Amino acid sequence: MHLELMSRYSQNFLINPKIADYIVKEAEIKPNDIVLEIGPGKGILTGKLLEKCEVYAIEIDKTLCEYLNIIFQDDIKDGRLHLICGDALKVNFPKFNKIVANIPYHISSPLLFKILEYEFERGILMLQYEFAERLVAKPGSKRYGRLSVMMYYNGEARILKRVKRGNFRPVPRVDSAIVKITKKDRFCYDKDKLNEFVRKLFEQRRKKIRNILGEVPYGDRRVEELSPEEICEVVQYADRIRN
Ligand SMILES: C[S@@+](CC[C@H](N)C(=O)[O-])C[C@H]1O[C@@H](n2cnc3c(N)ncnc32)[C@H](O)[C@@H]1O
Repeated sequence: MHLELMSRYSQNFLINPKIADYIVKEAEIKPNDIVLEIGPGKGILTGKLLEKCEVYAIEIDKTLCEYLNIIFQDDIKDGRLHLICGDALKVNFPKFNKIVANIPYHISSPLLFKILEYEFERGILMLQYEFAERLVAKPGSKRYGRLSVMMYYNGEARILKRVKRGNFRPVPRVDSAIVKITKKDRFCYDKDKLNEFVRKLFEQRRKKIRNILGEVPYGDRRVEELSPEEICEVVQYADRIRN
């Protein structure tokens, strides 16, 4: 099997076991935890997770799935590893309380929004550095956007560590970041409506809000300057006057 030749599906494999150890340590895994791993690849994280708890792993690549089926056959037989060969954007996630993943970069955004729909305690995710900056960005900064606001309403994200591109094979064009996500629902408004308005506002981030939604609170400001709570006030008001 020519695993090294495969470059589809954002396959930049982590080759530094110390970083894999760090990710697993930050997940603070207890024996009763159920960890969901997205994109196990060649299993560098999977093996370390299996030493600690039960794991569900979703891998889209059939060849990798066959490979994982062989190298982890004992864990699969024991019911400790549940390997799901499929697209993480399409399959329903099983019940889990922690999520660990070196995220396939081409689907970071939809995958993150999907992950945030589930209830869990902690996520330790490897993301492209710039994407991680968008998750934790503050109002008024260049990277502040829809992702930052929706992250705020679903939990807390913190960049734990920068990971240089040389720790992956093939070497990607950008560095990565290990991000810790603690799930916490902060209520603002109906989630779908919040999402819809936040998307609409950030699509026109340089416009004054009143030129997008009419007369609403903070109408003379731009969405990129407003905190998530201020955006929430705008959304509540705009949806009420719409109905
Ligand atoms: C960045 S690699 C990480 C691999 C491994 N976890 C590691 O750290 O070396 C991303 C992995 O996600 C898989 N993948 C890509 N798109 C996927 C999808 N939609 N659903 C599930 N797995 C996917 C790839 O085949 C690859 O194994």
